[in-house]
Amino acid sequence: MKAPIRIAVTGAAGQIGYNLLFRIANGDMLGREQPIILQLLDITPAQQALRGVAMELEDCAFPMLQQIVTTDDARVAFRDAEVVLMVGAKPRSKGMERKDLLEANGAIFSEQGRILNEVAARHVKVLVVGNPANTNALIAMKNASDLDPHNFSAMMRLDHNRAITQIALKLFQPIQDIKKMVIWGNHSGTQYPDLSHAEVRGRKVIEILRQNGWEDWSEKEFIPTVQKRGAAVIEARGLSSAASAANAAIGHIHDWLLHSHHNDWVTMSVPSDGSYGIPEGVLYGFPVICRNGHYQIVKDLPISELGHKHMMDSYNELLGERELVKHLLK
Ligand SMILES: NC(=O)c1ccc[n+]([C@@H]2O[C@H](COP(=O)([O-])OP(=O)(O)OC[C@H]3O[C@@H](n4cnc5c(N)ncnc54)[C@H](O)[C@@H]3O)[C@@H](O)[C@H]2O)c1
Ligand SMILES: O=C(O)C[C@H](O)C(=O)O
Repeated sequence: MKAPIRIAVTGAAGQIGYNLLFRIANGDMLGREQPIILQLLDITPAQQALRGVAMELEDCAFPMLQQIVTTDDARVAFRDAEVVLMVGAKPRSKGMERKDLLEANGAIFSEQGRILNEVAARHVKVLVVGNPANTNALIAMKNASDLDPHNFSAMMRLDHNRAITQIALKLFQPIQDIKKMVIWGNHSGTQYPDLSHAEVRGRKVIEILRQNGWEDWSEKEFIPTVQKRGAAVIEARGLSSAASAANAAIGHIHDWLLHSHHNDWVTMSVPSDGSYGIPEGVLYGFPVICRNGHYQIVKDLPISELGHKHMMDSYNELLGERELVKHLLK
Protein backbone atom coordinates (compact mmCIF):
# COMPACT_ATOMS: atom_id res chain seq x y z
CA MET A 1 0.00 0.00 0.00
CA LYS A 2 1.32 3.48 -0.92
CA ALA A 3 1.80 6.14 1.79
CA PRO A 4 -1.20 8.50 2.01
CA ILE A 5 -1.02 11.97 0.48
CA ARG A 6 -2.33 14.85 2.56
CA ILE A 7 -4.61 17.05 0.47
CA ALA A 8 -5.76 20.38 1.91
CA VAL A 9 -8.85 22.06 0.48
CA THR A 10 -9.87 25.57 1.55
CA GLY A 11 -13.45 26.79 1.25
CA ALA A 12 -14.39 23.15 1.66
CA ALA A 13 -17.95 23.89 2.82
CA GLY A 14 -18.69 25.94 -0.32
CA GLN A 15 -20.23 25.00 -3.64
CA ILE A 16 -17.02 24.01 -5.40
CA GLY A 17 -16.00 22.07 -2.29
CA TYR A 18 -19.17 20.03 -2.45
CA ASN A 19 -18.50 19.14 -6.07
CA LEU A 20 -14.80 18.48 -5.53
CA LEU A 21 -14.32 16.46 -2.37
CA PHE A 22 -16.31 13.38 -3.34
CA ARG A 23 -14.49 13.08 -6.64
CA ILE A 24 -11.09 13.48 -4.99
CA ALA A 25 -12.04 10.84 -2.41
CA ASN A 26 -13.20 8.56 -5.22
CA GLY A 27 -9.71 8.68 -6.74
CA ASP A 28 -10.54 10.84 -9.78
CA MET A 29 -7.61 13.15 -9.04
CA LEU A 30 -4.73 10.93 -7.91
CA GLY A 31 -5.97 7.49 -8.91
CA ARG A 32 -7.80 4.64 -7.21
CA GLU A 33 -4.61 3.15 -5.73
CA GLN A 34 -3.53 6.26 -3.87
CA PRO A 35 -4.61 6.56 -0.21
CA ILE A 36 -5.42 10.14 0.83
CA ILE A 37 -6.04 12.24 3.91
CA LEU A 38 -8.38 15.21 3.43
CA GLN A 39 -7.59 18.32 5.50
CA LEU A 40 -10.59 20.61 5.09
CA LEU A 41 -10.54 24.29 5.96
CA ASP A 42 -13.39 26.75 6.20
CA ILE A 43 -14.21 29.77 8.35
CA THR A 44 -15.64 29.35 11.87
CA PRO A 45 -19.33 29.97 10.97
CA ALA A 46 -19.11 27.28 8.29
CA GLN A 47 -17.81 24.56 10.63
CA GLN A 48 -21.18 22.94 11.18
CA ALA A 49 -21.81 22.68 7.44
CA LEU A 50 -18.27 21.40 6.99
CA ARG A 51 -18.86 18.63 9.51
CA GLY A 52 -21.96 17.68 7.53
CA VAL A 53 -19.83 17.35 4.39
CA ALA A 54 -17.36 15.19 6.34
CA MET A 55 -20.25 12.98 7.50
CA GLU A 56 -21.32 12.45 3.90
CA LEU A 57 -17.75 11.65 2.87
CA GLU A 58 -17.65 9.03 5.62
CA ASP A 59 -20.98 7.63 4.46
CA CYS A 60 -19.54 6.95 0.99
CA ALA A 61 -17.04 4.47 2.47
CA PHE A 62 -14.39 5.46 -0.08
CA PRO A 63 -11.65 2.81 0.16
CA MET A 64 -8.77 5.27 -0.36
CA LEU A 65 -9.97 7.92 2.11
CA GLN A 66 -7.95 7.23 5.27
CA GLN A 67 -8.80 10.28 7.37
CA ILE A 68 -10.78 13.53 7.28
CA VAL A 69 -9.74 16.59 9.27
CA THR A 70 -12.14 19.55 9.50
CA THR A 71 -10.86 22.82 10.89
CA ASP A 72 -11.05 26.62 10.88
CA ASP A 73 -7.31 26.84 11.50
CA ALA A 74 -5.15 27.05 8.37
CA ARG A 75 -2.15 25.79 10.36
CA VAL A 76 -3.98 22.53 10.98
CA ALA A 77 -5.27 22.26 7.42
CA PHE A 78 -1.93 22.95 5.73
CA ARG A 79 0.33 20.92 8.03
CA ASP A 80 2.46 18.55 5.89
CA ALA A 81 0.03 19.00 2.99
CA GLU A 82 1.48 17.87 -0.34
CA VAL A 83 -1.41 19.17 -2.44
CA VAL A 84 -3.33 22.33 -1.58
CA LEU A 85 -6.44 23.48 -3.43
CA MET A 86 -7.11 27.10 -2.47
CA VAL A 87 -10.79 27.50 -3.24
CA GLY A 88 -11.90 29.48 -0.19
CA ALA A 89 -12.80 32.98 -1.32
CA LYS A 90 -15.87 34.99 -2.24
CA PRO A 91 -17.36 34.37 -5.69
CA ARG A 92 -18.55 37.28 -7.84
CA SER A 93 -22.23 37.88 -8.45
CA LYS A 94 -24.06 39.25 -11.50
CA GLY A 95 -22.49 42.39 -12.97
CA MET A 96 -19.13 42.06 -11.18
CA GLU A 97 -15.73 41.45 -12.78
CA ARG A 98 -13.49 38.90 -11.05
CA LYS A 99 -10.96 41.59 -10.13
CA ASP A 100 -13.68 43.36 -8.10
CA LEU A 101 -13.01 40.58 -5.58
CA LEU A 102 -9.37 41.51 -5.16
CA GLU A 103 -9.80 43.56 -2.03
CA ALA A 104 -12.04 41.03 -0.26
CA ASN A 105 -10.02 37.96 -1.27
CA GLY A 106 -6.42 39.23 -1.52
CA ALA A 107 -5.96 39.32 2.25
CA ILE A 108 -6.94 35.65 2.55
CA PHE A 109 -4.13 34.63 0.19
CA SER A 110 -1.38 36.63 1.89
CA GLU A 111 -2.19 35.12 5.29
CA GLN A 112 -2.62 31.60 3.94
CA GLY A 113 0.57 31.94 1.86
CA ARG A 114 2.51 32.72 5.04
CA ILE A 115 1.02 29.70 6.80
CA LEU A 116 1.79 27.42 3.85
CA ASN A 117 5.35 28.64 4.09
CA GLU A 118 5.51 27.59 7.74
CA VAL A 119 3.78 24.22 7.80
CA ALA A 120 3.18 22.65 4.35
CA ALA A 121 5.41 19.93 2.88
CA ARG A 122 8.39 21.56 1.13
CA HIS A 123 7.34 20.04 -2.20
CA VAL A 124 3.67 21.07 -1.83
CA LYS A 125 1.80 21.73 -5.10
CA VAL A 126 -0.65 24.62 -4.83
CA LEU A 127 -3.59 25.35 -7.12
CA VAL A 128 -5.44 28.62 -6.59
CA VAL A 129 -9.07 28.53 -7.70
CA GLY A 130 -10.49 31.48 -5.70
CA ASN A 131 -10.82 34.61 -7.83
CA PRO A 132 -9.13 36.60 -9.15
CA ALA A 133 -7.13 33.40 -9.32
CA ASN A 134 -3.91 34.53 -11.06
CA THR A 135 -3.29 37.46 -8.73
CA ASN A 136 -4.37 35.56 -5.62
CA ALA A 137 -1.82 32.89 -6.58
CA LEU A 138 0.85 35.57 -6.98
CA ILE A 139 0.00 36.86 -3.48
CA ALA A 140 0.21 33.36 -1.95
CA MET A 141 3.47 32.61 -3.77
CA LYS A 142 5.12 35.88 -2.70
CA ASN A 143 4.15 35.26 0.93
CA ALA A 144 5.68 31.78 0.86
CA SER A 145 9.25 32.73 0.10
CA ASP A 146 10.76 29.42 1.30
CA LEU A 147 8.68 27.40 -1.15
CA ASP A 148 9.58 26.89 -4.82
CA PRO A 149 7.56 29.38 -6.93
CA HIS A 150 7.17 26.65 -9.55
CA ASN A 151 4.90 24.87 -7.08
CA PHE A 152 2.28 27.65 -7.30
CA SER A 153 -0.33 27.75 -10.04
CA ALA A 154 -3.73 29.24 -10.79
CA MET A 155 -6.62 27.61 -12.59
CA MET A 156 -7.18 28.26 -16.31
CA ARG A 157 -8.23 24.68 -17.00
CA LEU A 158 -11.91 25.54 -16.93
CA ASP A 159 -11.35 28.06 -19.74
CA HIS A 160 -9.28 25.43 -21.59
CA ASN A 161 -12.07 22.86 -21.29
CA ARG A 162 -14.71 25.40 -22.31
CA ALA A 163 -12.70 26.23 -25.44
CA ILE A 164 -12.28 22.59 -26.45
CA THR A 165 -16.01 22.01 -26.19
CA GLN A 166 -16.82 25.09 -28.31
CA ILE A 167 -14.50 23.79 -31.06
CA ALA A 168 -15.91 20.26 -30.82
CA LEU A 169 -19.45 21.60 -31.15
CA LYS A 170 -18.61 23.87 -34.09
CA LEU A 171 -16.80 21.15 -36.05
CA PHE A 172 -18.97 18.18 -34.95
CA GLN A 173 -15.87 16.38 -33.72
CA PRO A 174 -15.28 14.29 -30.59
CA ILE A 175 -13.88 16.20 -27.61
CA GLN A 176 -10.94 13.82 -27.23
CA ASP A 177 -9.75 14.52 -30.77
CA ILE A 178 -9.30 18.28 -30.17
CA LYS A 179 -5.67 18.88 -29.14
CA LYS A 180 -3.26 21.78 -28.61
CA MET A 181 -5.68 24.37 -27.29
CA VAL A 182 -4.27 27.18 -25.18
CA ILE A 183 -5.69 30.04 -23.12
CA TRP A 184 -3.08 32.76 -22.69
CA GLY A 185 -3.11 35.28 -19.86
CA ASN A 186 -5.52 36.01 -17.06
CA HIS A 187 -8.58 34.03 -15.94
CA SER A 188 -10.71 37.06 -16.78
CA GLY A 189 -12.48 38.75 -19.68
CA THR A 190 -9.08 39.61 -21.23
CA GLN A 191 -7.95 35.97 -21.51
CA TYR A 192 -6.93 34.93 -25.02
CA PRO A 193 -8.41 31.60 -26.10
CA ASP A 194 -6.07 30.80 -29.00
CA LEU A 195 -7.15 28.11 -31.44
CA SER A 196 -4.45 28.85 -33.99
CA HIS A 197 -2.39 25.82 -32.86
CA ALA A 198 -5.37 23.54 -32.22
CA GLU A 199 -5.67 20.32 -34.20
CA VAL A 200 -8.29 17.66 -34.87
CA ARG A 201 -6.62 14.30 -35.53
CA GLY A 202 -3.56 16.16 -36.77
CA ARG A 203 -5.43 18.68 -38.97
CA LYS A 204 -5.29 22.35 -38.05
CA VAL A 205 -8.61 23.71 -36.78
CA ILE A 206 -8.00 27.01 -38.59
CA GLU A 207 -7.70 25.18 -41.91
CA ILE A 208 -11.02 23.42 -41.35
CA LEU A 209 -12.65 26.73 -40.41
CA ARG A 210 -11.19 28.35 -43.55
CA GLN A 211 -12.44 25.57 -45.79
CA ASN A 212 -15.94 26.12 -44.48
CA GLY A 213 -15.77 29.91 -44.89
CA TRP A 214 -15.76 30.41 -41.10
CA GLU A 215 -12.60 32.57 -40.88
CA ASP A 216 -14.35 35.10 -38.61
CA TRP A 217 -15.68 32.56 -36.13
CA SER A 218 -12.68 32.70 -33.82
CA GLU A 219 -12.64 36.48 -33.26
CA LYS A 220 -16.39 37.07 -33.51
CA GLU A 221 -17.85 34.12 -31.61
CA PHE A 222 -15.37 31.66 -30.13
CA ILE A 223 -13.14 34.09 -28.20
CA PRO A 224 -15.98 36.16 -26.67
CA THR A 225 -17.99 33.02 -25.80
CA VAL A 226 -15.08 31.49 -23.88
CA GLN A 227 -14.08 34.81 -22.30
CA LYS A 228 -17.62 35.44 -21.04
CA ARG A 229 -18.63 31.90 -20.17
CA GLY A 230 -18.22 32.38 -16.40
CA ALA A 231 -20.56 35.38 -16.49
CA ALA A 232 -23.04 33.48 -18.69
CA VAL A 233 -23.17 30.65 -16.12
CA ILE A 234 -23.75 33.16 -13.31
CA GLU A 235 -26.53 34.78 -15.36
CA ALA A 236 -28.20 31.40 -15.97
CA ARG A 237 -27.70 29.74 -12.59
CA GLY A 238 -27.64 32.77 -10.33
CA LEU A 239 -24.46 31.22 -8.89
CA SER A 240 -20.97 30.84 -10.28
CA SER A 241 -19.85 27.60 -11.88
CA ALA A 242 -19.12 24.85 -9.39
CA ALA A 243 -19.23 21.34 -10.88
CA SER A 244 -17.26 22.38 -13.96
CA ALA A 245 -14.80 24.31 -11.79
CA ALA A 246 -14.28 21.27 -9.55
CA ASN A 247 -13.81 19.09 -12.62
CA ALA A 248 -11.18 21.49 -13.97
CA ALA A 249 -9.32 21.52 -10.63
CA ILE A 250 -9.20 17.72 -10.64
CA GLY A 251 -7.85 17.69 -14.21
CA HIS A 252 -5.23 20.34 -13.38
CA ILE A 253 -3.81 18.47 -10.37
CA HIS A 254 -4.11 15.07 -12.03
CA ASP A 255 -2.12 16.14 -15.05
CA TRP A 256 0.44 18.11 -13.05
CA LEU A 257 1.20 15.29 -10.61
CA LEU A 258 0.83 12.34 -12.96
CA HIS A 259 1.03 13.32 -16.63
CA SER A 260 -0.66 15.41 -19.29
CA HIS A 261 -2.34 13.56 -22.10
CA HIS A 262 -0.38 11.86 -24.85
CA ASN A 263 0.54 14.19 -27.71
CA ASP A 264 -1.12 17.18 -26.07
CA TRP A 265 -0.57 20.06 -23.72
CA VAL A 266 -2.80 21.71 -21.12
CA THR A 267 -3.17 25.30 -19.96
CA MET A 268 -1.88 26.19 -16.51
CA SER A 269 -1.38 29.65 -15.07
CA VAL A 270 2.20 29.60 -13.79
CA PRO A 271 4.90 32.18 -12.97
CA SER A 272 5.94 33.92 -16.19
CA ASP A 273 9.57 33.36 -17.15
CA GLY A 274 9.93 35.71 -20.12
CA SER A 275 8.55 33.16 -22.61
CA TYR A 276 6.54 34.76 -25.42
CA GLY A 277 7.68 38.20 -24.28
CA ILE A 278 5.68 38.01 -21.02
CA PRO A 279 8.09 39.38 -18.39
CA GLU A 280 8.58 37.69 -15.02
CA GLY A 281 6.39 38.84 -12.15
CA VAL A 282 2.86 37.58 -12.87
CA LEU A 283 1.07 34.23 -13.05
CA TYR A 284 -0.02 33.82 -16.65
CA GLY A 285 -1.79 31.10 -18.65
CA PHE A 286 0.68 29.15 -20.81
CA PRO A 287 0.56 25.83 -22.67
CA VAL A 288 2.46 23.30 -20.55
CA ILE A 289 3.48 19.67 -20.74
CA CYS A 290 3.50 17.88 -17.39
CA ARG A 291 5.45 14.85 -16.24
CA ASN A 292 5.64 13.51 -12.68
CA GLY A 293 5.03 16.75 -10.84
CA HIS A 294 6.96 19.05 -13.18
CA TYR A 295 5.66 21.23 -15.97
CA GLN A 296 7.44 22.79 -18.90
CA ILE A 297 6.09 25.73 -20.87
CA VAL A 298 5.74 24.78 -24.55
CA LYS A 299 8.13 27.14 -26.34
CA ASP A 300 8.43 28.80 -29.73
CA LEU A 301 4.83 28.59 -30.95
CA PRO A 302 4.28 31.12 -33.75
CA ILE A 303 2.10 34.02 -32.56
CA SER A 304 0.29 36.36 -34.98
CA GLU A 305 0.33 40.13 -34.55
CA LEU A 306 -3.29 40.12 -33.38
CA GLY A 307 -2.58 37.21 -31.05
CA HIS A 308 0.34 39.11 -29.54
CA LYS A 309 -1.91 42.10 -28.93
CA HIS A 310 -4.46 39.92 -27.11
CA MET A 311 -1.64 38.42 -25.01
CA MET A 312 -0.27 41.83 -24.03
CA ASP A 313 -3.75 43.16 -23.15
CA SER A 314 -4.16 40.34 -20.66
CA TYR A 315 -0.62 40.84 -19.32
CA ASN A 316 -1.31 44.56 -18.81
CA GLU A 317 -4.47 43.72 -16.89
CA LEU A 318 -2.43 41.46 -14.61
CA LEU A 319 0.05 44.30 -14.04
CA GLY A 320 -2.87 46.53 -13.03
CA GLU A 321 -4.14 43.87 -10.58
CA ARG A 322 -0.63 43.47 -9.16
CA GLU A 323 -0.41 47.21 -8.59
CA LEU A 324 -3.66 47.10 -6.57
CA VAL A 325 -2.27 44.45 -4.20
CA LYS A 326 1.35 45.55 -4.00
CA HIS A 327 0.96 46.05 -0.21
CA LEU A 328 0.26 42.29 0.07
CA LEU A 329 3.35 41.21 -1.89
CA LYS A 330 6.41 40.83 0.28
N1 LIG B 1 -10.55 29.81 -11.41
C1 LIG B 1 -11.74 29.39 -11.82
O1 LIG B 1 -11.87 28.89 -12.95
C2 LIG B 1 -12.94 29.45 -10.92
C3 LIG B 1 -14.13 28.83 -11.29
C4 LIG B 1 -15.24 28.90 -10.47
C5 LIG B 1 -15.16 29.62 -9.28
N2 LIG B 1 -14.00 30.23 -8.93
C6 LIG B 1 -13.88 30.95 -7.66
O2 LIG B 1 -13.75 30.01 -6.59
C7 LIG B 1 -14.14 30.64 -5.37
C8 LIG B 1 -15.09 29.74 -4.59
O3 LIG B 1 -16.29 29.58 -5.29
P1 LIG B 1 -17.55 28.83 -4.64
O4 LIG B 1 -18.61 28.87 -5.66
O5 LIG B 1 -17.14 27.54 -4.03
O6 LIG B 1 -17.93 29.87 -3.49
P2 LIG B 1 -18.78 29.59 -2.15
O7 LIG B 1 -19.14 30.94 -1.60
O8 LIG B 1 -19.84 28.59 -2.39
O9 LIG B 1 -17.69 28.91 -1.21
C9 LIG B 1 -16.57 29.59 -0.76
C10 LIG B 1 -16.22 29.00 0.59
O10 LIG B 1 -15.01 29.63 1.03
C11 LIG B 1 -15.14 29.85 2.40
N3 LIG B 1 -14.16 30.85 2.83
C12 LIG B 1 -14.28 32.20 2.81
N4 LIG B 1 -13.18 32.76 3.35
C13 LIG B 1 -12.35 31.74 3.70
C14 LIG B 1 -11.09 31.68 4.31
N5 LIG B 1 -10.43 32.79 4.68
N6 LIG B 1 -10.53 30.47 4.51
C15 LIG B 1 -11.17 29.35 4.16
N7 LIG B 1 -12.40 29.33 3.59
C16 LIG B 1 -12.98 30.53 3.36
C17 LIG B 1 -16.59 30.27 2.59
O11 LIG B 1 -17.02 30.17 3.95
C18 LIG B 1 -17.29 29.29 1.67
O12 LIG B 1 -17.62 28.07 2.34
C19 LIG B 1 -14.73 31.99 -5.77
O13 LIG B 1 -13.75 33.00 -5.61
C20 LIG B 1 -15.04 31.79 -7.24
O14 LIG B 1 -15.09 33.02 -7.94
C21 LIG B 1 -12.89 30.15 -9.72
O1 LIG C 1 -16.83 33.65 -13.60
C1 LIG C 1 -16.72 33.53 -12.39
O2 LIG C 1 -16.75 34.47 -11.60
C2 LIG C 1 -16.53 32.13 -11.83
C3 LIG C 1 -15.44 31.40 -12.51
O3 LIG C 1 -14.24 32.13 -12.51
C4 LIG C 1 -15.81 30.95 -13.90
O4 LIG C 1 -15.03 31.19 -14.83
O5 LIG C 1 -16.86 30.30 -14.05
